[in-house]
Amino acid sequence: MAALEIETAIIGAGQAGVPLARALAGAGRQVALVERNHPGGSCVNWGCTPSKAMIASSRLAAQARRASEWGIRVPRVEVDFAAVMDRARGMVEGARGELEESLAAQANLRLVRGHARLDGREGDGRFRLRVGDETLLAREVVLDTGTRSARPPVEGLDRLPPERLIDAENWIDRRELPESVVFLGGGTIALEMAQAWRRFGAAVTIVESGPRLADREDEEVSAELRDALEAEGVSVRCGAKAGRAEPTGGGVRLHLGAGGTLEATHLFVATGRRANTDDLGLDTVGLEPGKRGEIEVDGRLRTKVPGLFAAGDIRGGGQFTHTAYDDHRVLESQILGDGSRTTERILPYAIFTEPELGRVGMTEAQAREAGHRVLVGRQPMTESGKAREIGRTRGFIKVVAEAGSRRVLGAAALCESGSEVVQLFIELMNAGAAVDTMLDAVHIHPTLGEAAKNAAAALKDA
Ligand SMILES: Cc1cc2nc3c(=O)[nH]c(=O)nc-3n(C[C@H](O)[C@H](O)[C@H](O)COP(=O)(O)OP(=O)(O)OC[C@H]3O[C@@H](n4cnc5c(N)ncnc54)[C@H](O)[C@@H]3O)c2cc1C
Ligand SMILES: NC(=O)c1ccc[n+]([C@@H]2O[C@H](COP(=O)([O-])OP(=O)(O)OC[C@H]3O[C@@H](n4cnc5c(N)ncnc54)[C@H](O)[C@@H]3O)[C@@H](O)[C@H]2O)c1
Repeated sequence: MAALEIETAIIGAGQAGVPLARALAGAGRQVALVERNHPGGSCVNWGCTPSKAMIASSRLAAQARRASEWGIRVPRVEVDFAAVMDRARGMVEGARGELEESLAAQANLRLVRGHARLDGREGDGRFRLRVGDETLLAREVVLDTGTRSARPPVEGLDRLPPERLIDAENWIDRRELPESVVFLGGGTIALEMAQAWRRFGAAVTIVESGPRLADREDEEVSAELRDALEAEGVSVRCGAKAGRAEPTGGGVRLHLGAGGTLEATHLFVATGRRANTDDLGLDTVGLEPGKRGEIEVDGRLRTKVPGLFAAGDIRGGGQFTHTAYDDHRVLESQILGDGSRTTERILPYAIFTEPELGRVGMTEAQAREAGHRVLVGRQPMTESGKAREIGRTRGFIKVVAEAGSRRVLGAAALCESGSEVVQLFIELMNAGAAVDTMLDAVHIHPTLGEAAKNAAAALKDA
């Protein structure tokens, strides 16, 4: 079979690969986008899209149970988990279908199905790629191969019956709610999933080896998240090290050393991610990934091999859809533009629990570590008129600013719609504006935005 000769090959139709392929092909370059599974990557197929759809169902169940607080009688709340999951999977199929159609309609773009591996270089420097029995020759290659659930070194984990072991990739196939689940790991995936499954009726325990949940956050944020989960009946064990796992008649037993044992029908492993770079033929072009499979890049997403770029979750740093998507703009600037756009950017993210955590920039602890003299402002949601009116008074909004310039260094909106509320601070930070811009603005009443402004108004030496 003759080799497919193109200008750019992109491995992985994920959140960086798809928009980059469209942009390059739209500008007239010949592009091959190689995908071994469904286009859309983790976000569309088992990550953001279905998890947020499922979480929406769990929020409704939780609110319906509290309906009398709003003066509404809901005599009985029943969860049809199979229908919840059908709804989530329906959204995946819809998004996937739209994506496949738009890729097929794109001129200059060829979607190649299969697992791609690098296989050295031609005499003229072009990269050789193998996909099944097809060979591709490309001047430049972008790796966007994403991540998978990392397996922690817990003895016996690999010998558990596969149907008892859940992770961020296979949860989407479930039709039945597990009776009881132990989540190994107390990070983003566990927090979001544990709250949702508890709300559907599962007995849930989170086992976190570190001292607290979401340990990249300020301690008060971790503590409030823990309180919120425990108030709904999620059991939390921090500082607990799982040494061994074994099957039981009805599920799984986890040995926590001095912490005793835990039993559940299922174990959900959410202890971080590992980059999909181990079967990519990187050695054939002289590249070696890091300990978690990550690929080292500079601010222009260039690896140390000229012509070879890496984007999305595999490049280390924030592992989010919006950062992967922004990577495509960095690469578009490198490949088609003047190269001025880089990964020097202000990083926002959210944890979609209830209350939601919207975050941008540094935590208070990080700002102090970085040597800033900080001002801190807080607004408890119990003092927000809007939060009281809508019955969502858990949490707080916290702003960290630099003394003197009064520029925002970071913010945490742990409140209803925290991922939306924090956008106010994202814009301020990107504009390089002092918080006084916000204080001078007229905000709409009654809104949660007013609470953000009140947090900024409360800034003081801390
Ligand atoms: C449960 C869950 C919930 C999440 N929720 C959110 C959220 O709410 N918000 C958010 O911002 N982020 C969320 N994320 C993270 C988000 O999904 C990722 O950060 C994002 O998808 C990363 O995009 P990417 O392009 O790096 O990789 P991916 O989207 O994973 O795409 C990589 C693609 O490469 C393909 N591939 C890999 N190796 C090869 C190969 N050798 N040949 C061909 N194809 C290959 C894979 O099949 C995959 O399609 C979530 C993740 C999970 C697991
Ligand atoms: N809302 C979102 O944007 C969203 C949602 C889901 C996932 N994601 C992305 O997916 C990534 C992965 O999420 P994650 O939750 O798997 O990882 P994580 O890194 O957020 O959390 C993993 C946790 O597991 C703990 N841990 C590690 N080994 C352990 C062990 N043996 N026993 C007990 N605890 C252990 C760690 O201390 C850590 O707290 C996140 O970094 C995030 O970027 C994002």
